[in-house]
Amino acid sequence: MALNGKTAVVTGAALGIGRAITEILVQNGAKVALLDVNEAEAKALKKALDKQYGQEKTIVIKCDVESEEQIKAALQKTADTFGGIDIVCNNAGILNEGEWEKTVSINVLGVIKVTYLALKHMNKLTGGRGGVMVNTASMAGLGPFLTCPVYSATKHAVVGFTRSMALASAVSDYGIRFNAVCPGFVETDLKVKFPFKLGQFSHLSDVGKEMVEQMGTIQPSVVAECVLELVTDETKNGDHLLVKHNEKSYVTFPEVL
Ligand SMILES: NC(=O)C1=CN([C@@H]2O[C@H](COP(=O)(O)OP(=O)(O)OC[C@H]3O[C@@H](n4cnc5c(N)ncnc54)[C@H](O)[C@@H]3O)[C@@H](O)[C@H]2O)C=CC1
Ligand SMILES: CCCCCC(=O)/C=C/C=C\C/C=C\C/C=C\CCCC(=O)O
Repeated sequence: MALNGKTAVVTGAALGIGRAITEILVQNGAKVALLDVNEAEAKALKKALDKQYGQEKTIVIKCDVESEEQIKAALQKTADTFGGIDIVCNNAGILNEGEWEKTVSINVLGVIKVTYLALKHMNKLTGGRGGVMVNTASMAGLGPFLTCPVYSATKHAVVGFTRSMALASAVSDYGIRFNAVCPGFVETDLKVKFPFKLGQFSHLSDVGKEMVEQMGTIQPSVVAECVLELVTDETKNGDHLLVKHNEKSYVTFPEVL
């Protein structure tokens, strides 16, 4: 799938992994709607991209993925501005074991809300052009992350949702592929704030630090390259790309169903 002439929506686009995803999509020719609660940082990113690629390549839309109303309006504005939606990157996410209900709300309900509302624009059966959605899960969605049980549960949910949507879409002929990226520790604000977001598990903070020392870290741009692969490779549907320090591999799941 070539990105020239395609339109993408990236949630949590202002910082970290979302910022890198936005940059790589624009570099490769897509027009991108930057959705984020942090409008100031999103605007700063747009300004930088405007200089290199021109103002018409991006729009910033303040959008909280907890709000169906805001998501609906953001997707409509994207479609009206760019003439449709081809790519959705469900990337917005938090790690906060103290505010674990909010973590579930953003990481799970946010992904589901954006997906279902974007389907209405993209589904070939309802007049859309088809396309691809790539969700930012985590290595913590493939196995336990003892310092953050709720965060890990939300990422397992994203993996299960992505795999199931991929099958539902293929069987229903929606013309939309669903994939996920599962990174280890990435150098972003989320990682920096980690020791202060552990709630009742703050006594395990050093375990997280030791894991980082053993496993190493990943730059956001490396994760973005993996997202680009999942967007452009049309053979990928229901696929999960595990990204480790200096290594990436597609996940093989046990055949239970
Ligand atoms: N940093 C890491 O080590 C890893 C992060 N991830 C996942 O990657 C995704 C991005 O995380 P990072 O870039 O590390 O975090 P970050 O904290 O650097 O950036 C997150 C972005 O999402 C935005 N955001 C937060 N809540 C939002 C909401 N309700 N609606 C819209 N935007 C919202 C923030 O304003 C920010 O721009 C998350 O889903 C995270 O779980 C996955 C694996 C590893
Ligand atoms: C094996 C599970 C990988 C999970 C990756 C993920 O989704 C989120 C990771 C979040 C935080 C990173 C964990 C520990 C960080 C440890 C120390 C941070 C010190 C602050 C700093 O300077 O970076």
